[in-house]
Amino acid sequence: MRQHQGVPDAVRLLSVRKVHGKQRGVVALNGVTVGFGRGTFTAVMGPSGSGKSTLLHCAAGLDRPTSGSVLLGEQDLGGLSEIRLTTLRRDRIGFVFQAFNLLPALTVWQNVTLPLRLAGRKADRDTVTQVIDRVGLGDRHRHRPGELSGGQQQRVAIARALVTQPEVVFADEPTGALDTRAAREVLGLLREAKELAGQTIVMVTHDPVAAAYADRVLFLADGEVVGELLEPTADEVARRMTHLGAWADERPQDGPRLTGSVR
Ligand SMILES: Nc1ncnc2c1ncn2[C@@H]1O[C@H](COP(=O)(O)OP(=O)(O)OP(=O)(O)O)[C@@H](O)[C@H]1O
Repeated sequence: MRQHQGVPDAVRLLSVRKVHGKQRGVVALNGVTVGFGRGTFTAVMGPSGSGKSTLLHCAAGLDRPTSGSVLLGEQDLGGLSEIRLTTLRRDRIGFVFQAFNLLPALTVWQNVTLPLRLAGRKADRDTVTQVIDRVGLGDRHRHRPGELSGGQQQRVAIARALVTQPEVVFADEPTGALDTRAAREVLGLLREAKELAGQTIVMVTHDPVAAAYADRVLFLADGEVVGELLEPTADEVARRMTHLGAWADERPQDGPRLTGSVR
């Protein structure tokens, strides 16, 4: 576990076990202990079904572990009611999903400010403008998601995740639906959130090139953390994934999208 100079990790999982279903339960996480330091960017990788999404959902308080605990800073999520958990997620966590999850009837500005409105907070015009400018959509405030490309829509989703200035941003396959160029822009924005604002980023991905934008890659297999890589390169990540058998059953064209050096 990484804990620097008495500063607690942004998120910590302690012996987290998650069994899905009651009768013939599927063990999705089998005693995971891991910390995500403040201001770090971690990619979570592993074969299909290894527990990546379950880990993300438990860490983000979207799902409750069967046993073990999850801490956001010093707050143990275990004892919180659903209402307090919802408030905590809204105030301290940002989410980015593969499918963008924007509201089609709302403009860019309205989508980005939605978390503030839901929290009953006033949207400070300058802050919102800054966040939308930062993702490169300063001239698209009034546009609706349907008028934007996939990459632009994901950039709106990132602005929406950042507008509340959350401590942690969880991203579930944020580049899964994007082409290489749009993916690089999105990954650059996530890395910038870490570098400029000291936010903690935890991203699930299948793509070694995307993982190479992180400071650290965690490898999961069968619900357990089986390794990590610091300062990863796409080649090294792909090599480890191959050893985990991640692509063993897939055709060559489904393999890692190695698109050259990204660092
Ligand atoms: N709601 C659920 N009910 C029953 N089993 C589930 C549920 N959610 C996940 N699982 C099972 O838990 C295991 C881990 O699933 P999880 O979605 O966390 O894996 P993953 O690594 O994210 O997979 P993928 O890369 O395919 O998205 C799998 O065996 C999956 O079938």
